[in-house]
Amino acid sequence: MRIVIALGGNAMTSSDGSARPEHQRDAIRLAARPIADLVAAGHEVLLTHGNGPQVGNLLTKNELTASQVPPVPLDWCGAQTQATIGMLMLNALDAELAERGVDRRCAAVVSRTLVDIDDPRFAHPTKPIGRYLSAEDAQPLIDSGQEFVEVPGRGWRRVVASPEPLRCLDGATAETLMEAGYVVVCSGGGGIPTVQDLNGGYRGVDAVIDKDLTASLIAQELKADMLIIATDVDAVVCDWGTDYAKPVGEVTAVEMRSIAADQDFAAGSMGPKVEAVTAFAESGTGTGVITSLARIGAAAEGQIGTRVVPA
Ligand SMILES: Nc1ncnc2c1ncn2[C@@H]1O[C@H](COP(=O)(O)OP(=O)(O)O)[C@@H](O)[C@H]1O
Ligand SMILES: NC(=O)OP(=O)(O)O
Repeated sequence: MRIVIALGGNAMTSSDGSARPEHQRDAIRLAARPIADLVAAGHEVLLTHGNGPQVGNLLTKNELTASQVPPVPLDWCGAQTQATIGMLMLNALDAELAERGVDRRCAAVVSRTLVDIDDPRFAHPTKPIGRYLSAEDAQPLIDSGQEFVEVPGRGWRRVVASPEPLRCLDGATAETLMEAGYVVVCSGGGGIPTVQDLNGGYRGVDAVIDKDLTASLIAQELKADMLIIATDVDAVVCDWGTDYAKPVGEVTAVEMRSIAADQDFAAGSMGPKVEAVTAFAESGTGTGVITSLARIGAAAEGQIGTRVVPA
């Protein structure tokens, strides 16, 4: 099978979101294990990943050092996270594949995602990035003009614009590498947000794209058999956090739309994941799955997770 796997921040950093290098290295090494198992089982795998904690940290570092080093824009920060996380993933995947005696090369593609400069989402920041702050620590930053949201139970987080991903500009490169036998890391952090100018050229813009939505797009573009969104829960849960909580198993895309209309899944966390797998199933190429990282092997075999199948 051709499988696109999106790794969430929960699979790549510590739970406090601080994104210390040693935590990222350890978490990515753990994440590489079930992925290497899928590759060893003969599946064609394209991996993508989030970058919220990392891109937020880079942006803050830029701002703190602006008087000494010229700050770089947010799209540059996004590109930097693709390189750093891509490097960690290549090291981790190479090691896990070697342990299994699998002779496959891995490659990470610096990848851009086309967005529309007139997308209204530029005017209404929704994408949480960086560390969780206390209300006290967030207030001076809010006073200085930054936008924050409160994430219930975890604290305050900066939000930036998050336009809709329209096309993976480097998807063809990723596909060529996959067809040549590579395990490919692509469209990290949702891809570097890029617009097309009137003269036909491309340029990056200040935003962070939701990686689950881009994962759905690339899975559709590559006609994947399966899109797996790997996070830290085994399934989507209806009536989350209540006495009536109930996991969603296998449903059609039509059924998932109806459940989502009823449940109002959280923006910035479960909402985009549900949208991503449903849109993928609606495209008719394969099944969209949401499950925990540890369960992706069972998910690929159709045994577990929230599975959204074409109607
Ligand atoms: N209805 C729901 N079902 C399951 N998990 C939910 C639901 N609503 C919110 N969540 C939360 O969403 C989290 C996963 O989203 P998020 O933290 O954004 O993932 P990631 O960083 O792995 O991409 C889970 O840890 C869970 O706490
Ligand atoms: N870009 C993005 O969606 O990152 P996270 O998954 O880390 O929020």
